Amino acid sequence: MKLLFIGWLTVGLGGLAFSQSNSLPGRYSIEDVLSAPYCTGLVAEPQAGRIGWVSTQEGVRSVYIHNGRSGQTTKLTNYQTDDGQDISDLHISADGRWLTFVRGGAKNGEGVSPNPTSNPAGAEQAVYLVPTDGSRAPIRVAPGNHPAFSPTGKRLLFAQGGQVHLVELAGLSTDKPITTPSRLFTARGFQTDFRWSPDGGRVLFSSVRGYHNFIGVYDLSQKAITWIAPGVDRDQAPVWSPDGKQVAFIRVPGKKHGEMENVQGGHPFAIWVADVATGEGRELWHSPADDGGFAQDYPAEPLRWTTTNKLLFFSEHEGWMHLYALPPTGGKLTDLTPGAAEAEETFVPADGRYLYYSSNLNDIDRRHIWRVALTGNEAVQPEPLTTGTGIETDPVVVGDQLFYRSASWNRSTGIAKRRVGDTSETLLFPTEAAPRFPAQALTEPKQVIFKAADGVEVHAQLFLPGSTTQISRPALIFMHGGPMRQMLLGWHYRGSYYANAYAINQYLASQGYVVLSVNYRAGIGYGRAFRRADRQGPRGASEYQDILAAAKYLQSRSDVNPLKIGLWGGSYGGYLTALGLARNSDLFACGVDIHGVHDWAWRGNHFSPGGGWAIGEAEAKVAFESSPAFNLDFWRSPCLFVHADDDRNVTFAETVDLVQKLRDKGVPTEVLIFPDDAHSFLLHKNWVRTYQALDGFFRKQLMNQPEKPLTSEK
Ligand SMILES: CSCC[C@H](NC=O)C(=O)N[C@@H](CO)C(=O)O
Repeated sequence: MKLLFIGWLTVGLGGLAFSQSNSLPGRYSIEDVLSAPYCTGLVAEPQAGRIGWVSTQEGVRSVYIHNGRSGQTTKLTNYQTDDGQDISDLHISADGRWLTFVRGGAKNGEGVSPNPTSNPAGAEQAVYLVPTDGSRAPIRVAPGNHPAFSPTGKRLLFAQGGQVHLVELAGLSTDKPITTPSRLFTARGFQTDFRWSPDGGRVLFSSVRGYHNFIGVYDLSQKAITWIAPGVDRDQAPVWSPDGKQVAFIRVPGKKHGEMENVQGGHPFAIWVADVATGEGRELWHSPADDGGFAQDYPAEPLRWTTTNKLLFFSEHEGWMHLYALPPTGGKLTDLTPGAAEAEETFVPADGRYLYYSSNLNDIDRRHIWRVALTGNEAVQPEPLTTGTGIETDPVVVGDQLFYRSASWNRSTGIAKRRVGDTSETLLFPTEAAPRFPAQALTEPKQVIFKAADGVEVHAQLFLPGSTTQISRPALIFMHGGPMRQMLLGWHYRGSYYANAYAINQYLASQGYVVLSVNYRAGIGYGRAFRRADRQGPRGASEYQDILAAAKYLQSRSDVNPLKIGLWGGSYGGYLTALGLARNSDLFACGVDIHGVHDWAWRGNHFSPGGGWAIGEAEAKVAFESSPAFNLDFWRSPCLFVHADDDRNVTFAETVDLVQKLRDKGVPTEVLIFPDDAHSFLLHKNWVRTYQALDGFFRKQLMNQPEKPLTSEK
């Protein structure tokens, strides 16, 4: 099966504005604005001159590969339906002949993968291999995840049940292109973070063992494991030195009795190097304070050892997420990404001469691509490679071409390229706009900044209806989830969850609402202090001040009817929606709460120890008082609740409990429930159903209009 695209669109600064004949301003549907392909998972194999990505369009997920030398783009899969099976973790072999990917969702604690279509046969997560010439359909290797090609591309490792497995790749022409998978070795604990040695003879891995992690090296010829500087810590993110004689890793203190994960907290961390032959290690650098945690969890590659012999790692010890360079012998630490901004995705070509990274430097509510030189002693001077009103992330370099994920305020995330240093981009994929996508009917969001009652500065994006008549309109406040997220002045880059949310805020503006998307404290993009704001969430809901300030901003606008302000959001945004209706039904006329948290104290006892926010006995009282469940006596405004019952991030019981209690109190509630789908809905049709229900609910509550009939399910 081969589907070749040869062609692209060249655009100037500011991103591409697809021309559309069939969209009049403000007249498009939810399905229309969600109809564009959305690209994720961009990977490169520069040695082979190839890049790969996943395109998801109306729930149909496809894998593509582009040959930078021939200019040919090939579709490698032929999945045809909105099947709810995610595709992730793409890798291309060094010889460019194979691409591997993972299909399906990870197993939960009960060993069950998400099965959003309620397939009676169940669902799985499996590793696939596909030849990059498109000569045959993907080969299912085995159940598992975390695939990793050997340096020659002739072997593939993957994880199954926390153990390391191996397949040998034969020639493409043979009728048996891969061997039967076999377990490479057995070790106690849960093995992860696999890394082949440069010579392909050894495998570096992390062995997760509860209170502690070890770093191990498995030697394929000796069939033996060497443990690296075993201690009482949680060693992680191991990487090889270019010569394969040393490894580096991040050391985080081991767990104490009763210690619980706290996504909003931090912990100290250190950078270690060790000799593989002896397993002896030493500390090169340690953080001044609790600067770790998010710096290891959020970046895709928290630690690197470049071929120019520099260790690169993320840290927030100077108040922002920056990438630092450290000699492997210790010594001077260099901030590679200076400025009041966050560094996010990074790429270092094999020659190790430059760091390419995405950041909101000098444009705090967008993302652009930057680079800095890694060689020589010149002062670090970030060089902007992309600018303007687009959103560019995930840089990879093949030859002299920079490839990246590119979006704008009226274009969903595609794959673009430009010669390094050029000011115009070439949109590689998609090569044409989705027929129903209403690019010309969208509104460019405006940056709005206001202050909360305690003086904290809050950024927001304002979506105004097309009509310029200044009438008293209903308004909606959108709150993202996480909460370690940031909505931007353009299509969101972090998965369908936020790309859809951005699209729906566009749609709601087209329906006549004034829409304000609020980047409340506890989010990212504005420095560590903002993200780790005091008394947030279960410790006092300090971020709620930002939602009140957003309401105050909207009330100050002459085009907003202050009696018709609604709330909506998912997950942490669902929590804040429910909190607003519970505490201030006088301010907020209604809300749509998509899988929100409603009782922090309950979550602390019933969802992973401490609820992910380290909610213990000592926090129980303030956690409950920071929850919507605490203020039910004051809740009056109607609310639509949406939740899928195989939610592994926010327990479905949170909605069951709250809706039952609100019904007991006569509060108007509506529910839309998806059996067997997960937290971030895996089925596109469930997102469409959610937004149709949201549209109808707000139409009824804020515009006194009847709900539109739902479109028939596909
Ligand atoms: C205690 S609230 C949990 C919120 C949830 N976090 C992790 O799963 C969440 O907001 N998840 C998504 C949004 O779906 C996210 O952006 O992390």
